[in-house]
Order: sequence, then structure tokens, then C-alpha cells
Amino acid sequence: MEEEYTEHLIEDSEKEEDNISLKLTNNSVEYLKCDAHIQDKLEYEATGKNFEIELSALTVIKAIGKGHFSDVHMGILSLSTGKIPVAVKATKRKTGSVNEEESEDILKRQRQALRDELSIFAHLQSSSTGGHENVLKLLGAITTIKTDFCLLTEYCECGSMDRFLQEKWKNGDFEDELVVEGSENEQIWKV
Ligand SMILES: Nc1ncnc2c1ncn2[C@@H]1O[C@H](COP(=O)(O)OP(=O)(O)OP(=O)(O)O)[C@@H](O)[C@H]1O
Repeated sequence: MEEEYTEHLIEDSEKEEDNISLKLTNNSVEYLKCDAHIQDKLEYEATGKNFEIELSALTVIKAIGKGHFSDVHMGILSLSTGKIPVAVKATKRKTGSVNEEESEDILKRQRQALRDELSIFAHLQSSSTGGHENVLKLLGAITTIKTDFCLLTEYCECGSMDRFLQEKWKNGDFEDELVVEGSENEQIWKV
């Protein structure tokens, strides 16, 4: 029921916003100019719909990865306090289907997966759970424009953890850098 309602809302807003879509700018100059520090907390309440941002506040810079149901780009989010780098997780540009109906169905499922991810992110950093410094933070979302549906999270300069660790392994960095300290009860890993 809620799904239908949400998609219905998106359908309505799409009529107004149809011509707007996320554009890759290739303008990395803006990124280089910005004060690229990650904020601990945003000014607004960290729950549900309060994550909604204006499309105009987001500039997409470059593609950085692909997930199972999303494409990931690096972008810049303009806040009243300044500009911050973000990872933009959006539905895939190419669904792989030549059939328009099937393609729309795939995109709908991708939006639902992103919506589920949004709920989990929002819950993890809600006032009841409090968030954690080692868990990626959600910084915003666009859920009211179907063609631009996306989640914005902190941007991790080193990319995905698995690739970061694999690179270190390949370069032989691990042997020297992985150190275990502590006692029988406590171990601290340093990379
Ligand atoms: N916050 C981020 N900062 C930098 N790079 C990121 C970030 N989030 C995702 N990426 C890049 O995009 C890739 C895919 O994103 P992600 O890990 O979220 O997808 P996935 O978990 O593999 O798949 P999915 O969530 O779609 O099932 C990552 O492997 C990483 O390279």
C-alpha cells in the first residue's frame, strides 16, 4: 500500500520535474575548490523524509562504482554551511532491457531497493540508535523525482574496503602494516 502511494507521489512530481535529471559535469574543478571535510552531523533532524534535498544542491562529478542495483557517482552537496563531497547512489542508467515496460519494472525494483537502504541508513543513525563513527553516514536523498532517485552518503576517498585491502595485499603492504597489539582479552588491529 505504502509502495503504491510513494510511487504515485513520484509519478505526480515527475510531471513537473520531467526535464530535470542528474547530469555528469566532468567539472572536477568544483571538487578541488571545495572544503572537502566530512561533517559529523547535519543541521537537520536525521530521520526519514528529512533527508530530502533539493536537486539543485547536488552536482554530480564522476562515476566511481557499480552495485547490484545501483550506479555510484562522486558528487558535491551544497549545504548552508559549505560544500561537501558525497557518494551518490542512484538507479542504473542502463537496465539491460530493450523492452520499455520491463525496463521500467527493473527501475521500480531498483528504487525500492534504494528506499529500503535509505530506511536502514536512517534507522542506524536515528536518535534512538545514535549511529557509529565507523558506519557510513547518510547525508541526503532525492526520493520525489523518479528519474533522479538517489541516496547521498559520505564519500570515502579510498573507495570500497575490499578493494583497498586487496590492493594492499597485492603490494605486499600487509605484512609490515598489519599489527596486533593487546592482551589475551583484547586485541587491537592496526593497518
Ligand atoms: N561512500 C562511498 N564512497 C566511495 N565509493 C563508494 C561509496 N559507496 C560506494 N562506492 C563505490 O561504488 C561501488 C558499489 O557500491 P556499493 O558497495 O554500495 O554497492 P554494492 O553493495 O556492491 O551493491 P549493492 O548495494 O548495489 O547490492 C563500491 O564498490 C565502491 O567502489
